[in-house]
Amino acid sequence: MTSLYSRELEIAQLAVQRASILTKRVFHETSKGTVSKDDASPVTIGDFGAQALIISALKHNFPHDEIVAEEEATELRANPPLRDQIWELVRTTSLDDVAAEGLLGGGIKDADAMLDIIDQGNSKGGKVGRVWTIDPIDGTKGFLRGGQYAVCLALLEDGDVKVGAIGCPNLPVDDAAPLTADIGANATDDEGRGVLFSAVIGQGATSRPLKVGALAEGRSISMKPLTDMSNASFCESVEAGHSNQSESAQIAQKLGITKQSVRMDSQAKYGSIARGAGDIYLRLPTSKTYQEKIWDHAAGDLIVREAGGQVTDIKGNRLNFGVGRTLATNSGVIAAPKAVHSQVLSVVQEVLGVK
Ligand SMILES: Nc1ncnc2c1ncn2[C@@H]1O[C@H](COP(=O)(O)O)[C@@H](OP(=O)(O)O)[C@H]1O
Ligand SMILES: [Mg+2]
Ligand SMILES: [Mg+2]
Ligand SMILES: [Mg+2]
Repeated sequence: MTSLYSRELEIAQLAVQRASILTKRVFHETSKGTVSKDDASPVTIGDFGAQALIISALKHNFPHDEIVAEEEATELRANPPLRDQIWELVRTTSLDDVAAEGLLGGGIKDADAMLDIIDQGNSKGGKVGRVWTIDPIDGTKGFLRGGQYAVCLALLEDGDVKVGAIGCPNLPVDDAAPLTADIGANATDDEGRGVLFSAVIGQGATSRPLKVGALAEGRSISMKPLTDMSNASFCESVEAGHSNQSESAQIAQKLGITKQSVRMDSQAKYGSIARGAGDIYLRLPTSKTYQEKIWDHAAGDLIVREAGGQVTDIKGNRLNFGVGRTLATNSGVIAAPKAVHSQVLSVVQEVLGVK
């Protein structure tokens, strides 16, 4: 008997694997083709190309599902050389396994079809029906720096995360490796790196080596039991503009955490605590107006919860993925093992003055 969401999980993981190949090619082979978005954040040809490949795989398998994806093609329609650079990558990226590639429906017809596919990620989201959410490259700034980044995909059903997959090409493949954002000085090959995290609601969380063909064997992961806060390690964004680092230092001190925070880009943070490499992930608002995006959290939220963690915002509320493209009703993120989450939450609220 096949388990619930088994097909969605398989397609999601293969789609993330294929998109990850494209991002690695961009990193190793080409100039990044970086452009600035309206909010001054960067986007590269890797983000656009990965989004095209993932949406194409989803539309082939689940043509009626809605898609909320981070990027859109407007800039590319006005910039044919940029479009062609992306098309060349998309056209020549496939899984190194005929059966797996076949499951994703193979390639895209032409450059114009690719632009239309990228724009199919424009759903408004919401709390009704099946909605996939895609972050083709999460941690674009980390990607550009040669640090951590992640290819993220999740399925929401009636606003609830049911399936999540996160590809982390630069994390150690070994689940027992120490928590670090470092990928090794002058690392030129991928040896020892690349992990694919996944989860299905009610079925636990898994990690497996990130491959370029068929899926590798997975192993079940869980958060580390944390009994003594002085041994805890916590992670946060590299970017001070994404999470308040001086408040997190105060919180850590009050909790009795003695280790320096590990600063890591992307949802690699969620994956890292889910496999017990780290313990706590804090994301503390830097502005009253910024709304977190659903694609930055959906897969990570499920993977951490299925690994035995609890994920809330700074008010203690579960992340609500059913209110549109953003987490409009939430503020910040606190992810921690269930047993200590309330302790962490109360210190966060004390330091931030949250009532
Ligand atoms: N002011 C802000 N506060 C919180 N998150 C922000 C932000 N500005 C941008 N981001 C989000 O932070 C994400 C990266 O998270 P992290 O800091 O954990 O690496 C970005 O994802 P992208 O890189 O996909 O654009 C972006 O969506
Ligand atoms: Mg972005
Ligand atoms: Mg992101
Ligand atoms: Mg992104």
